[in-house]
Parts: sequence; C-alpha cells; structure tokens
Amino acid sequence: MSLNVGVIGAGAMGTAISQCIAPNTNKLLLYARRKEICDDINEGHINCEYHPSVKLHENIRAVNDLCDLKDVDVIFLCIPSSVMRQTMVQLNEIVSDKCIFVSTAKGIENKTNKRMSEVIKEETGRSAVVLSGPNIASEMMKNLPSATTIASIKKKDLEIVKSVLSTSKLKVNTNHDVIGTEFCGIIKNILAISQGICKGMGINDNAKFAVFTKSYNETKCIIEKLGGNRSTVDDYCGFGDIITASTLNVSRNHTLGIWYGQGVYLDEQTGVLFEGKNTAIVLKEICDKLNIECLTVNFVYDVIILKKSPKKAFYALWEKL
Ligand SMILES: NC(=O)c1ccc[n+]([C@@H]2O[C@H](COP(=O)([O-])OP(=O)(O)OC[C@H]3O[C@@H](n4cnc5c(N)ncnc54)[C@H](O)[C@@H]3O)[C@@H](O)[C@H]2O)c1
Repeated sequence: MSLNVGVIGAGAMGTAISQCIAPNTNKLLLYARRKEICDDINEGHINCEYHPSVKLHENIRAVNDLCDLKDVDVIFLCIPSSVMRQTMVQLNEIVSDKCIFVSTAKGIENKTNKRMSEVIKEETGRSAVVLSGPNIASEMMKNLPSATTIASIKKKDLEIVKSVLSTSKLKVNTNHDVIGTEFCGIIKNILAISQGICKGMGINDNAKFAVFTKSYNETKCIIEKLGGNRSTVDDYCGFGDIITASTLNVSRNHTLGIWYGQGVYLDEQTGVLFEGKNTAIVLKEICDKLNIECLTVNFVYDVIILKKSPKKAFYALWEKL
C-alpha cells in the first residue's frame, strides 16, 4: 500500500530523503519554508540551493503551507532541532490523529535539554519514530547505497515507516531503543569534534584512534546511564554515524574541531559553531548531573567552551586514558 508522505524542511536532508523515498510513495509533499525554493522545485524539479545538479523524482511536489500536509500518513521532520517545538505546535492543529511523525533531527533542545521525541510527545501527545544513521545527504540524493536506524516504542509505526523508507539502495534497521538511538546522534557530535581537534593539532594516528576507542566505549556508558541500550551504539545510528562524522571532512562538527585544534577560534555567532557548542554544553551538564566521568566530553568542553590550549587539554586526557 503506497502512502501519502510529507517531509518538512527542504534543506539538504529533507530533499535527499524525499528523493530516496519518492518511488515508494503515492504522493510526496515537501514543505519548503521559502516560497522561492517551493517554486524552483515545482517549476524546474530542482532544489537549486541545496542539490542544484540532481533532478527531483516526479512524485515530489513542494508546498509552502503546512496546512497542505493535513492528509498525509507519515511526516519526516528534517528541520533544525531549535525549531522542532514551534513546528510541532503548528502541526498538531493540522494533521490527523493517525499521522506518524519521524524525527531526523540530531540535536537536543536548548535550555530544556530534551530529546526531539520528548519535545514531540509534549506538544502532540504522540510517540515519534526517530531516524538516525550515517546518512550524508549528497550521497542519498544520488541514490547511492546507505543504511539507517529507526526506533520507536510502537511496533506498527516501525513497520509502516520501514516500508516507506526501504529501497534496494536504503537499508533500514529497527529497534525499540528511542533514547539510545537519539543519544547516538547527539553524542557523535562530540566524538566528531574531539577527533577533529586531534587532527587539527596533528596528533599521530595511533594516539588519535586510542582516544577514539575510549570515546566509543564512553558513548556506551553514557547511553546506558541515560536509559538506553549499549548495543544500540553498535548499529548504524551509533558506530556507522560516529565513524562517518569523526573521520570525514564532510562533517561540520569534525571541521569545527579541526579549526579549534589549529587554534582558529570562530566568530561566536557562526551557526556551525553554535551547534557543536550547544551539544558540548548540554552533554557536560548531563554528565556532571549524573556523575558520569566522560573524558571525551571534558576534552571538547575544555577546548571549545573554556578555550583551553588544545595541547594541554589533550595531555590531560591522555594521562587518564
Ligand atoms: N538523521 C540523519 O541521518 C540526518 C542526516 C543529516 C541531517 N539530519 C538532520 O536533518 C535536519 C536538517 O539538516 P540539514 O543538513 O538538511 O540542514 P539544512 O540547513 O540543509 O536544512 C534545514 C532546512 O530547514 C529549514 N527550516 C528552518 N527552520 C524551519 C522551520 N521553522 N520550518 C520549516 N523549515 C525550516 C531551512 O530553511 C532549511 O531548508 C537537522 O536536524 C539534522 O540534524 C539528519
């Protein structure tokens, strides 16, 4: 049975997910906040700003009014975590009770430190499906093979969302560990920054990957303490995404770490900087509150937030390895 699917956020990820799943859907409505992107997609079948060289699948129609999503069965939320709450307030008034929300946002709410599925539950009363994995948008856009993890406490929702996502090119694993899956996507930002700092400082590979091993095991400990499963970290949402974000220069957080490792401090207002900074502050708060000793979080916090010398911070970490 082909479903009607909505995607909110016509940026890199929203457009790429739309392109991947469009053949599986009856109708795919891609909500673009900006009218000019909406017009580009409908008139030229191209998202000129984010993926200018790829023709969009014929099933994709862009819309500029959230009310157009009132009849869809599933909605993928591909927006920054900072706007999730306000978007859910609006959507709750529009969609049917049966509509399933899928959060792809890898972030935590500023000030409340809540996961996206918690924000969605608070505003709509529904349990969301969360999606996380090593999913580089430009590769998905070209229909290159990828894999991802989806998690939900509801078996039926997982089945439906899996059927919408799965293609010969996109492999989907499912689990019921929403906390672990969401936290993998959050903590991996810290690992990506940490490995970036090491790279920027010119730390040798043996030492860099020793730190990486420690960081990976710390991720399991944090997730377990927060109520998730250690084994979730071994899935695409964990291992796959952590490796991708910590070793490839396409990762914004990795690049941020490289700059800091080289002693380049960015303008405080830079959006890229803010994302990594926010994650470091939130995770430091969480670890301190729960009495979790995490060397990787401390290392990143010391360099990015306290602006300590990367060399001193690295040797403090190394001593405790
Ligand atoms: N799950 C995954 O594997 C995965 C992979 C990449 C990105 N993501 C997530 O997808 C989200 C988007 O990332 P991206 O790389 O596409 O970023 P992006 O900056 O390319 O796109 C974000 C889009 O959201 C739009 N937007 C901002 N505020 C909005 C609002 N209030 N309503 C509607 N649209 C709004 C922007 O105009 C932009 O088009 C992020 O939360 C990111 O963590 C997830």
